[in-house]
Amino acid sequence: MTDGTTPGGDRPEELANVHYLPHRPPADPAGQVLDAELISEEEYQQRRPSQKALALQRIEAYRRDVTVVVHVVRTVATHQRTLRVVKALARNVSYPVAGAGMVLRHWRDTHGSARYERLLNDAEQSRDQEALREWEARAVAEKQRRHQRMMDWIDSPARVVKALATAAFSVAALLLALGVILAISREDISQVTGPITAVIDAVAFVVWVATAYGIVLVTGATTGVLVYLWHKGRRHSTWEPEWLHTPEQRAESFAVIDESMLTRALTHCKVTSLTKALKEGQQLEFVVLPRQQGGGTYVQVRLPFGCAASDFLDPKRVELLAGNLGRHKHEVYPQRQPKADARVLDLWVADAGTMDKPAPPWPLQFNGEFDVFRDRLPIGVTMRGEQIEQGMLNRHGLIGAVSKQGKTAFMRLKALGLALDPTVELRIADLKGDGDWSMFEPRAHTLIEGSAVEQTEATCVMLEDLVEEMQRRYEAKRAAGIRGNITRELSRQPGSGFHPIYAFVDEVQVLYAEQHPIGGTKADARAWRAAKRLHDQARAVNIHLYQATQRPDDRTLPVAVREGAHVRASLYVPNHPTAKLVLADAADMGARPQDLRPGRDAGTVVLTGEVDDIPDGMAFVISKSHYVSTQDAYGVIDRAMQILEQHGRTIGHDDADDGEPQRDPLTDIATVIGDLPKMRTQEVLQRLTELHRITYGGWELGDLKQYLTEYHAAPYKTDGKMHVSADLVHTALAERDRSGGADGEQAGVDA
Ligand SMILES: Nc1ncnc2c1ncn2[C@@H]1O[C@H](COP(=O)(O)OP(=O)(O)OP(=O)(O)O)[C@@H](O)[C@H]1O
Repeated sequence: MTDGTTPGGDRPEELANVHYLPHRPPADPAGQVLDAELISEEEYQQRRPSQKALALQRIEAYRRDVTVVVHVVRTVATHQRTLRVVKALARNVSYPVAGAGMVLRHWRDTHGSARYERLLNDAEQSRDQEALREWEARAVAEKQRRHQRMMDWIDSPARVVKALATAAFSVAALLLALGVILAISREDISQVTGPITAVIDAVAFVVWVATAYGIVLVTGATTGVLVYLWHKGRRHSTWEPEWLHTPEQRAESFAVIDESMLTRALTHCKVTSLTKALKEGQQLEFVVLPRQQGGGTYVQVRLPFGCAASDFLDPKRVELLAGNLGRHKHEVYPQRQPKADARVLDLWVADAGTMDKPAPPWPLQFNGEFDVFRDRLPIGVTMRGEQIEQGMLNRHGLIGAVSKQGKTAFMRLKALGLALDPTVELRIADLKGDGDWSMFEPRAHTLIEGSAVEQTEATCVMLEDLVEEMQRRYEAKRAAGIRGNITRELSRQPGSGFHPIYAFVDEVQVLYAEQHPIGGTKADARAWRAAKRLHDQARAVNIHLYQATQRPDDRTLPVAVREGAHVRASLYVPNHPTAKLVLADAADMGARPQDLRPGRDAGTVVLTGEVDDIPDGMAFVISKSHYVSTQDAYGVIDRAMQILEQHGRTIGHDDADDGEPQRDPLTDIATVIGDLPKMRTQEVLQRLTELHRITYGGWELGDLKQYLTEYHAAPYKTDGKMHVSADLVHTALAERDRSGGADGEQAGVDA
């Protein structure tokens, strides 16, 4: 073989390679062939590949070529760097175009008829006839002005040309005359065109310089305009397609929630009625413009006719809306505005990423006392980090969540805060008994831990005791003539019998799931009846009940008990029905604890009801609660015990069952009169009531008179008014001391 190919397909690679190698001249048979075999013509024809096989081999070679080229092109074209460069190029080319569009639009809006059309439209919409007439007149005047300007523009070039021609002709004539004079005076005919030529040269030089400057100026101005338009387009362009955005731009574009973004997001939620209304030319009306509130953006939108805010509350829509706003679904909270018509949609969107920030440490963890009458308890922060505080007086509470979401921690936080008020009495039942509440042992009046029958029964008794205490307080209140709320002064008075009591029952489902007659929902079941009575009446006499449960269903949290809670809190729950059991109506108005992330959002609470820091117009607030670990809670209770000691209080001291120290009215009367020689009976009664309302609040003039008469110190009349004599009271005291001290039986009054 002399052409370099191997017949018979022994080395098909070489056949393929032929295509790549440059054409080689046939080898010199004398010098190149080192080995060969002599074959016959017939054998040669047999071994030689057919034309068809050669064609196929060639096609295969081309196919491989194409594959390689396509692969290379695709790799280069889809490479991140190429995409970045192309996008950057496209973006930067689009900016000046977008900027020019904006400048044009701005010019048209401020100069053209569009502005008048808009104003006329507004006037028409608001049916303001006067404004309509005025804007119509102004529009007509503006049109005339524009027409006149246009005519001026058309006329002016002709006028300019005419003026220039006249000027040029006059100057030329002048110069010619000057040339003739020069030629005559110098007797040289060639001088006639001298002045004209000199002026033409001068003009040519000026034109040359002006052209050079003009080129520089035009180039500079064009660059400047392009840069300006590029900048404008980059800063404000909204038509740039999203695929052109850099990752930073994409994140930034979702950072600020504005009207255009909201309109786009709402429009793409697949709500047919809205899509139809927008196509008909109706518009979204922003009743409250987007504004920062509670760690996110709050906005109120009136939807067009035929749409309802409730269309957006469906979880699937919420998810779509959240995606359109660049948020997770637990960061977007649409709700039906409770105080407005069905078309008004309230929307709260968390700032991106704020849900992941932990709450700061609890402000009362290491310092400070608490006063239930004066203070509100810090319980957490909004998503933006603003403090949320909760008034604790005269409110019952319910907390619901599945296991391990921070239910106990949240309820315990409230109990820890209350423990820092030395007048508060705590009664606690932890029906899991895992030690989460053990630190309260020295501080609590009652601490029940465990989930056996003994503990559920003890919890039931605890609630029933509170019902008895409630009744006692009502009677004492009536006897003391107290109307309305119990004052702070009275409540904090040692031994007043009206100090605040808080009962906490953790894992309360264990109590209600207990066998009848303790648990269950039958009419005579003890636990729910006691809890219901407390819910109905106890808060007026400063007795409160907080319950936490993993299962807020009808069996393990009877309806009658569930409804009595004034403050409702839900951490993560599995679904909307469960959320509704805990949060009631708020769950239908946009509160969605079911969208919190289990575990990751432990401690994040959706609060509703009598919560002081719920923003205006909203039905709920989301809070990251402060976390005090079990270990740290011991430290807080140590501090609570010190505070108790500083105030001279002991646990159970305020328990009305311990009995009140007996008052000695004779001593008290001497005390209130003080150094005065006499005092009017009305004033003595008033001061006695101030001194100890429980004992003297019910005293009337007859009681005082009868009491003093027994000690021969009866009030007497002087200046037309009844008075008590200080001398007589002191004499009675001295007399009594001589005859054997204060006579409890006779004089002491049971407080
Ligand atoms: N406010 C919070 N911030 C951060 N993490 C928290 C917060 N509250 C609770 N957690 C975390 O959640 C865990 C579970 O808390 P907790 O025991 O209070 O849940 P629970 O709902 O009462 O659970 P269970 O019903 O099983 O007792 C805690 O150990 C803690 O890690």
